[in-house]
Amino acid sequence: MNLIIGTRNSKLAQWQTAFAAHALKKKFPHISTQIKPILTKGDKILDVPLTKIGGKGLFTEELEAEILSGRIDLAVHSLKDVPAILPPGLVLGAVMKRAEPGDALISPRYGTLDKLPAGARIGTSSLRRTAQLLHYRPDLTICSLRGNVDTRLHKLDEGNYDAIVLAISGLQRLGKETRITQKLPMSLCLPAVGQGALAIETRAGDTAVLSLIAALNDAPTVAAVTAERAFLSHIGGNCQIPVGVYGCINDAVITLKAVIASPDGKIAYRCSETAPQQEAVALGHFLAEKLLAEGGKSILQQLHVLTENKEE
Ligand SMILES: NCc1[nH]cc(CCC(=O)O)c1CC(=O)O
Repeated sequence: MNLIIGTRNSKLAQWQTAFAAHALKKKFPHISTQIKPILTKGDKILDVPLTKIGGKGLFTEELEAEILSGRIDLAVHSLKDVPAILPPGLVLGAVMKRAEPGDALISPRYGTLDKLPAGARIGTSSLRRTAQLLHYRPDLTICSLRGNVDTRLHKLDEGNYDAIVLAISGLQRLGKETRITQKLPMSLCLPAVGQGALAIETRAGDTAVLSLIAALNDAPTVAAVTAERAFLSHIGGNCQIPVGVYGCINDAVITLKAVIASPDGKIAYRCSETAPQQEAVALGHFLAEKLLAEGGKSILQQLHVLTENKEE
């Protein structure tokens, strides 16, 4: 059997695709894999902040069209780039064992968040990171920063920022872990839904392919990210709202932690709940409901007002 795996063009996507292909071949030495690079909208529009384009599916749409048409069999995604609801006919056939889920600070000059001088320039275009950083340090100056991981590191090295924030997992995969000067604690910055996990997307009815990739599934990771994704779909969120969430598994029990913050970081509501691994979806919905009731709802209402005004 030959599997054609589509990949975005970025180095991170290529690494992740090669990693999944390698894992498949290790389990099934008789299959062959072929990797096909595909340009996505998210890779083309690099100069506009993602928050202004409407992030949903930006990195996945083109790959999904190729899977549906049968030109490729699989796509390997960073789960955090995969929208809550997939197009009809497609499924996530596997979620691989999660890497480190958190975010890292990279500040060659100052090292840690606490050592940054007042007003320091932080590069990030993520509302989630912005809101949580400002909640901890309201004096920081948040500056837009887009591009793939290498581009962002390069812009830091050009002296445009005092620090930048990136996912630990992406840096590790690209061999850039040594650039990390502080791993941000979960108490300070909760990751994006699914951060650090790789998902493999394929056709819903393709049992031959599905039964192969099922071998790459990691049950604890699936439980954790199922709770996180249920949380986000209950909130009704995408990457345009400052929400962080992290599910961790211990002895088949999920602890789900979440935050909703105002974009300026002035208000942040945090909540945590636990439930048995089998109740991942209910846990996600329950925590979302709790967070909305505790004030999250008013933040979301204000955000919707803001978006409407912008469109006028
Ligand atoms: N936004 C792009 C993106 N998508 C996934 C990762 C990291 C890898 C992962 O989450 O598995 C990154 C880079 C980053 O946020 O620093």
